[in-house]
Amino acid sequence: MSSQHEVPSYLTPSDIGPWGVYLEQIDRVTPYLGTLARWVETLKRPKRILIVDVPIERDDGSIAHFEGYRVQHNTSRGPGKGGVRFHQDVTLSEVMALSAWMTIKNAAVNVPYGGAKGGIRVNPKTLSTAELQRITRRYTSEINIIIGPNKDIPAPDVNTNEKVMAWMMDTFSMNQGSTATGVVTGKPISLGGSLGRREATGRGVYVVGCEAASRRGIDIRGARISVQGFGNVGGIAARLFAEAGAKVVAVQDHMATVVSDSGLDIPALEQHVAAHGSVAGFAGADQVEDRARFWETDCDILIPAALEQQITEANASRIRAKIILEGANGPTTPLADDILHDKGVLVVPDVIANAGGVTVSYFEWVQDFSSFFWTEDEINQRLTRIMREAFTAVWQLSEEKKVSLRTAAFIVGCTRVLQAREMRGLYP
Ligand SMILES: NC(=O)C1=CN([C@@H]2O[C@H](COP(=O)(O)OP(=O)(O)OC[C@H]3O[C@@H](n4cnc5c(N)ncnc54)[C@H](O)[C@@H]3O)[C@@H](O)[C@H]2O)C=CC1
Ligand SMILES: O=C(O)CCC(=O)C(=O)O
Repeated sequence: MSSQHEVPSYLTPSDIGPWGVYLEQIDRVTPYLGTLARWVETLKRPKRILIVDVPIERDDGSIAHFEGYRVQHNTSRGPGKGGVRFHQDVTLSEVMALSAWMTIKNAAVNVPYGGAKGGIRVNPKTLSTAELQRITRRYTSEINIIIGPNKDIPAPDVNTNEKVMAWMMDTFSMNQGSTATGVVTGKPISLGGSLGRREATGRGVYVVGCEAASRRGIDIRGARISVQGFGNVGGIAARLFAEAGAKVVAVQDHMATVVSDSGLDIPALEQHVAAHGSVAGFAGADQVEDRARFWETDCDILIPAALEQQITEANASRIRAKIILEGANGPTTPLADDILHDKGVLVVPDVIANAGGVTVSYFEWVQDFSSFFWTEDEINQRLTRIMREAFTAVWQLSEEKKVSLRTAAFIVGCTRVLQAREMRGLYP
């Protein structure tokens, strides 16, 4: 990948990683952008990158330093918007790619945001709650200057949650001297959070999954589902599919793979994960030692809902699913995309499949501004409508142009962003 794309001077060629995947996706969509293609370089360069040192005092009195990032990829259509990830493998390339996918996603579902993402290179499982709070607050202070309800609005991502958002909101508010609930979304309900936000990404995956299944003649009742990642996104998606009568036959997380041909008991698995931090050791299933075999599961729908670049040319040909719903951001590499396309597997891309989270984040932000809160039914109905409409528009475009759903979603997203860019102009 690195040889085909210009590597920014602040990335080493070996570190281009997910950013290289994103650049390849932009190259693939460029021929469909017509005259807007003259603006496409805008999408290949993040608008603003902030790298911060995050020092904290550990509980034992020692001082530890961590690397933190906030990347604002594009703000042509509105303030930056996107989650914050705490993970030991976070890199600048990864945060750049995640921020860019937010730009495309927010435009594809037409919420009035640009794209941004943040992260800290830390394994939060090695921190105490007090240390986690200190690192969150210090990181927020360091990026304080570029975030805000009208500038850039963080939200949860891998290993961050309502509690982390509450600390971020409080730190930002302390620094500016007044409470600003709209600076982050995914907050606790009692602090201006929205009903339905916690479940929103998984619910969106479920809604587009039903749309895709009906177009492929698959009945959700009895459909076989496998899920990688049993956190916020994968766990909720699994629960909703199971409630609709599907059989979740395999789940893989960072520690283990559990399978059951008759379908896993999802509420019991959720309880097990809440108690033990992983699906490992779940009594109601068989455990598969060889992790790579997860990709060979006999299933109708596969939901990668963990990290990037999980489906590669090494495993794509072994996938037996008819539909892939990308709950995770960037789970499929471009070469794997080609293999899946040749096999006739329908891939519903991340920028549509997992857009339910940011859609309800948008609802949360609107509710915070008006200090008037909607019912859960209202949220879920609006979410379902937006997800269905976005999926249908992308589906129709893909049929019309004879392109993959990913290319169609990128055509919709890039067109909206570049039209805004062009209308705003470059002067002075
Ligand atoms: N939380 C949200 O609202 C949204 C999240 N996403 C994306 O969904 C994905 C998952 O995010 P969340 O569910 O929020 O994170 P989470 O932290 O709640 O859960 C992550 C899950 O992935 C598993 N995992 C981690 N490393 C793994 C590995 N190497 N192999 C298999 N499983 C692994 C973990 O064990 C855990 O079950 C990420 O790609 C994220 O960017 C996308 C849209 C919104
Ligand atoms: O809710 C949000 O603002 C962003 C969620 C997110 O990080 C994502 O869609 O990848």
